[in-house]
Amino acid sequence: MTTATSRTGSGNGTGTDPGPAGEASGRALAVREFERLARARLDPAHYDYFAGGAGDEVTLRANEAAFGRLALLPRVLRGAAGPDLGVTLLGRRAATPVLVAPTAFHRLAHPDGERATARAAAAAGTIMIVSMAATVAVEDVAAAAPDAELWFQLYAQSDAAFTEAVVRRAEAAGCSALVVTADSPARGRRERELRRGFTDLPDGLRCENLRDGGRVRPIEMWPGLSWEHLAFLRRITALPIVLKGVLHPDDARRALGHGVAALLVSNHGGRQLDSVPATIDALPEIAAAVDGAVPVLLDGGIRRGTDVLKALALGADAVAVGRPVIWGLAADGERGVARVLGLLRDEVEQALTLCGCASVRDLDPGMVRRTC
Ligand SMILES: Cc1cc2nc3c(=O)[nH]c(=O)nc-3n(C[C@H](O)[C@H](O)[C@H](O)COP(=O)(O)O)c2cc1C
Ligand SMILES: CC(C)CC(=O)C(=O)O
Repeated sequence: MTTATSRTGSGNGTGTDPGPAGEASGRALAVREFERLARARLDPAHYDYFAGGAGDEVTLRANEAAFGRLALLPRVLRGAAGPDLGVTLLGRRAATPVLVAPTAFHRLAHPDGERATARAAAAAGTIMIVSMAATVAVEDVAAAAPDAELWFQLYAQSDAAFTEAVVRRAEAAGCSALVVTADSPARGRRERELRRGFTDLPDGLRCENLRDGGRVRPIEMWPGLSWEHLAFLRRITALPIVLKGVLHPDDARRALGHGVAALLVSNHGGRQLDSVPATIDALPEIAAAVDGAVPVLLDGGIRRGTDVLKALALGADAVAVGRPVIWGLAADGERGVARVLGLLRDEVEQALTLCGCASVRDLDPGMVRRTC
């Protein structure tokens, strides 16, 4: 158990005085600046937990680098005024195509943790996918942000009764979809964590969704998870199921046969199997396999509005951001997350305008070129 404590407990609170960190985050002009602000405030072991990837971090780097190899080809003279950024996903409207990906342990980044993230997501009019490994219970996240549209991310556990109990909690808290993570039959080997000896949460922080009576269960990354368990989840809940962590087009096709409501193309931010492709490179084949049958989402490496446009043009219906939200949270709590989501929103709006698009639906694969 690591005894390192976060240095984020002071100076980046949620009061009215932004303080030095608040001022710096208010001045930040780009998502990547938030990573620098967050790094300066976080315990180094915690920064490395959030930032790191598996193995040589080839996939971690590839996620961002692959966007850099794609160019946008704008259209001109379309008279497209005031782009509409809204998207409809699983029957719900989101004001922007940028969702909050599920990430664990938000209270390591800021004392308000997932409560702050949910409030910022609600203010941005977007969907927050609450991690099963959240450090605030899903009921308390929902209570902190009654207007937030929440989806719940599930690591199905080998104990079916416990898995079902967690699903019931998510339903009762008002979550409107279940995001089942499929890329984690084991935990990726993350050498930054091993070097830092980061093996557990500091005293006082727990995975609150894993409470079971008087104890908190350890989270299980379960190699036994199979398509049959997806069928089990469909039997026990009416919530739409989003399958997260799909990279192979055959799996995408198979998921359609299992009644998934949406797919999330993800490599877990490069934290699971290293050397898998960048998600933006995997997207076109998956989009072709799905062929519009269900919405396709993507996460991994999105740092700019132009990255969002490239993903939407190549077949995603929406994207999600993981680390950018953590950096905003660590830098300045709810305000920092709001600023990160706001910057991305404004960048998407400007890029759509500059591409001659009246809405995200005007993007198509012909507007993206590979440059090398
Ligand atoms: C610190 C951290 C914790 C994460 N925790 C979870 C998790 O609990 N469940 C999950 O399905 N994915 C988790 N992920 C993966 C994210 O949902 C997402 O796939 C990834 O962060 C996207 O890449 P990005 O960080 O480049 O945006 C985590 C990622 C990070 C960086
Ligand atoms: C607690 C972990 C299992 C959360 C996770 O998915 C991650 O760190 O990538």
